[in-house]
Amino acid sequence: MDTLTVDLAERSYPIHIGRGLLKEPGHFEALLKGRRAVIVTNETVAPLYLDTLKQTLAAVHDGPVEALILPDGEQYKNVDTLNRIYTFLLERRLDRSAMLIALGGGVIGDITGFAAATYLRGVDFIQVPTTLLSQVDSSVGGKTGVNHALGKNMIGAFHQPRLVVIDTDTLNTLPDRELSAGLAEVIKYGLIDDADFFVWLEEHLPRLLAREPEALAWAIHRSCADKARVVAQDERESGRRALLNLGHTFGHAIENGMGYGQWLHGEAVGAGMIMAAHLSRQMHWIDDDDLNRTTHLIQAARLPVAPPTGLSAERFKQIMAGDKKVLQGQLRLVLLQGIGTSVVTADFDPGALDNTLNALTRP
Ligand SMILES: NC(=O)c1ccc[n+]([C@@H]2O[C@H](COP(=O)([O-])OP(=O)(O)OC[C@H]3O[C@@H](n4cnc5c(N)ncnc54)[C@H](O)[C@@H]3O)[C@@H](O)[C@H]2O)c1
Ligand SMILES: O=C(O)C(=O)C[C@@H](O)[C@H](O)[C@H](O)COP(=O)(O)O
Ligand SMILES: [Zn+2]
Repeated sequence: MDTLTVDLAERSYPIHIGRGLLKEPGHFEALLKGRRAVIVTNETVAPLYLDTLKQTLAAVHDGPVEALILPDGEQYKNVDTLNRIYTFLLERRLDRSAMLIALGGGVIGDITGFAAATYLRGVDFIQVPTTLLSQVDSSVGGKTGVNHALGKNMIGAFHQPRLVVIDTDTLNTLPDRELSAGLAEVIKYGLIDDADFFVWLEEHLPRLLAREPEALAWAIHRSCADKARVVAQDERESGRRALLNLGHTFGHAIENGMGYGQWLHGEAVGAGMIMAAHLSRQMHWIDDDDLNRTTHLIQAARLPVAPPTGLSAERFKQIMAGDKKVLQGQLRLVLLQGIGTSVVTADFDPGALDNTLNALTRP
């Protein structure tokens, strides 16, 4: 097993990465001693992994661990579903010593984390991510929340998990489309501040697409290490952490504009990173070679390289104006200055943004 640490003083926590970890009670033992635990999962993941996790936890938990099974989909990441979690916990009189366990992808992790942040003003939770995207990104860093019709992740809190347990064997059941979605966030780390990793990905992407365990384990390790470093520097996104948002201002506009669940988050981020790279090229901050390498790697990961038809440049601008990085009415974007060098900036030419939107959108 491989262990990383997210270094946040008294809120520090370990990330355990390895094969078959869902079957190992030792990861959970210390945190579950003498407290009630509830697993939150969904109707797709439950038949695959809930019994295994329940059995594992039974060895270290007094009495059976209860589970709440939610409907599956980005369209359920909202306050109504959140309320179902609160009701489940309140009906069973879970107290402040409760431990929530998120078993599933980023949707389950984000909503369970936000329930944990707010239930009785805050209880502990553990992330057990089962998609590539959640293993390389959403389970780490403590951004929790739900969507609103008017914007993605608009309601939420920073609330760090106590532990992240990544069982890479769970990726064996992941559909190909979801594997590609996860690769978008992996490629993101290379682009924002890890040029060596980008080069590794250019060489080894076919091994990831073929799900070679060693290649996946390395990509997950490197992604979590990159993210943990940024989170440790800027837990609440007052500066550098915003770099993790590369492609997301465009991507969130796609997710919201198309209707949650139509485009996967990773797909929207893939197209969004190409839009960010295109704008960076317009600004002469990157050259043709950087833009081509970016586009090629995203395309090789079987991700869309252009936004969907039906979203006009005007609609993009309207949704993007509500982005969480907007400050005093000024849109801030994460742009590239090279492969592995990125900035968050309001200092781009609005005409160049128009050019990018006009060149890439298909209304
Ligand atoms: N908090 C953060 O820092 C952060 C970071 C990135 C993304 N996110 C959020 O994460 C969400 C996307 O996460 P996601 O890509 O994991 O999507 P997801 O949670 O919707 O999971 C994708 C699909 O895979 C299924 N699934 C999960 N594990 C499986 C397995 N092992 N085998 C088969 N099917 C499985 C799910 O039921 C779902 O249908 C978005 O809401 C996004 O905003 C949050
Ligand atoms: O952890 C972060 O910080 C990120 O920005 C990671 C993103 O991949 C993720 O999609 C996050 O949920 C986006 O956050 P938001 O603040 O833009 O909603
Ligand atoms: Zn993301």
